[in-house]
Amino acid sequence: MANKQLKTFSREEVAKHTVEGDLWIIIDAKVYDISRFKNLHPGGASVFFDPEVAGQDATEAFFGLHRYEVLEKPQYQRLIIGTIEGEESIYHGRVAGELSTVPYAEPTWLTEGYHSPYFSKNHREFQKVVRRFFDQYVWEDAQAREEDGKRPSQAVLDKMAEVNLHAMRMGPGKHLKGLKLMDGLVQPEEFDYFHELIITQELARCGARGYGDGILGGKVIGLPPILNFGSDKLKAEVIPDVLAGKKFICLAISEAQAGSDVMGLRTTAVLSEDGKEWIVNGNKKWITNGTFADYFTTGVRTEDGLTVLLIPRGPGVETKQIKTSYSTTAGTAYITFDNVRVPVENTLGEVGGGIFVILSNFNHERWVMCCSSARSQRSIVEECLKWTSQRKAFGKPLNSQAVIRSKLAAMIQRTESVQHWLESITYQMCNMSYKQQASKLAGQIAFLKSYSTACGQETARDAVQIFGGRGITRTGMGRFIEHYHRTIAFDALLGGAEDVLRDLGVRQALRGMPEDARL
Ligand code: HEM
Repeated sequence: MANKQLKTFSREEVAKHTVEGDLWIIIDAKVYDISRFKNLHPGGASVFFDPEVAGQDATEAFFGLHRYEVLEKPQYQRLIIGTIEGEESIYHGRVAGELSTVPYAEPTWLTEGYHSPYFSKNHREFQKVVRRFFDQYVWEDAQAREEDGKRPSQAVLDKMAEVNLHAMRMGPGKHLKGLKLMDGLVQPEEFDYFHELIITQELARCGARGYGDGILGGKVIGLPPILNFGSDKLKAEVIPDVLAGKKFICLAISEAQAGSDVMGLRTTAVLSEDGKEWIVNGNKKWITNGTFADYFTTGVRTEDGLTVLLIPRGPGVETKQIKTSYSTTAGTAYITFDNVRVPVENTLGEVGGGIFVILSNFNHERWVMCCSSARSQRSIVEECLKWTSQRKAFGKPLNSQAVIRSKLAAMIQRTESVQHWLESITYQMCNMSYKQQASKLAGQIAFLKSYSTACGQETARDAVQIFGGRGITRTGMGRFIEHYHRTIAFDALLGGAEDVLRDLGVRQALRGMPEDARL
């Protein structure tokens, strides 16, 4: 509703409307007639008859209890009957497409007045466009699907495909050749890991963890084995449809009986008598996008060891939903293979060489998770800074308490350290071949991922303490905190549990210990 169509009132005038059937309040210089709404108010009618609320300015009381987005809902916009003369509204919620001005709500490189050695002009333009894109086309679907648990809307996947976002989420490489990226904003050969970091972090900013995985998260980990080890025929058959968001693929490694212990997998593949097909039997568990996947990049046990096969959905493949603590929009599945026949041409890499196929992708996968984890915890910092500024207790904002400030300090330190280490590793990735990355960065990435998620878990716990009951409530003020606290465990498990990754980092370091070094 445009302000000019609204009447203006003096505060004295508003103060006359304080009774049943004639009740007004002021919020942020706008006058609300809540005479009828009061009986529908989720917080009850009685709050409006408080002498400090009825006919008064209830702005402070309102923002201590509601998110700004409540005021943006059309059914509540209709309650506005006018504005206070000579006053302007000053508050705003999330501004779509824009950078936040809350301290530490954006990484340093996006904060006014700061500099970065890593991000070019092109990265900066790219970030603007990608943020606008996610805010315009993805944000609402992310919130709605996270809630109803349905798979991400095809319209969103199609929109992402139009600007080749699915392809860009696979990182730099040959798969981008000839594609128009973000309407030509970045040339395929210029696209680097910082562009990819931007995409992953903007997606994480939607604050919908299950959806983040649902929106072709399986492809980010399940497609590289096809890109790197598939035959030309297989590539032609699978890659275009997956990158167009028309088909889903997932990575099926972990099983009910084996998780981190990849060599302990029990799903078997035996050659048919004519040697033309594999016959696959077994199960897979916690497979992201599995419930709606068309293809399964699957680790199986063959006579010669571990082998990776691309199994299309077909007879003998069954997928069931697993209800985890995040949304079923991620399509997390329990999969059974019952005498599934797979052409031998669908073997990825060498028979018995599956471990190389799987390991070749782990670094990139974990690095993507670091990007996402760094950004999600930053959003929590923003939520906490806003909440502790607008919520009052004992007559003062929460942030006037030293214990609260101490928690905020720790959160900010953790978030900043994670992002800065991430940017440094990303720079190394941009300047190393894939092989160099594998030998030089596997340990660093493993360390960063376990450090980042450990930071995230502490931040989640601190945020709940700061938000109190609202931090464990799925709606209202603390909804993002509740969501983060409930889903942080995913970041800490997927791609390797924290202890496993720490150990990997140390073992990598020990391998480089010089034999002649002595204290
Ligand atoms: C136009 C004005 C208002 C609208 C449209 C409104 C709307 C709502 C809505 C939608 C909720 C559900 C929780 C949420 O989604 O955040 C809610 C809860 C609540 N509201 Fe309001 N409200 C208004 C003004 C007020 C005022 C002025 C007060 C108190 C002074 C108040 C007190 C409460 C309380 C106590 C709750 C429950 C909060 C909780 O469960 O934590 N509301 N309101």
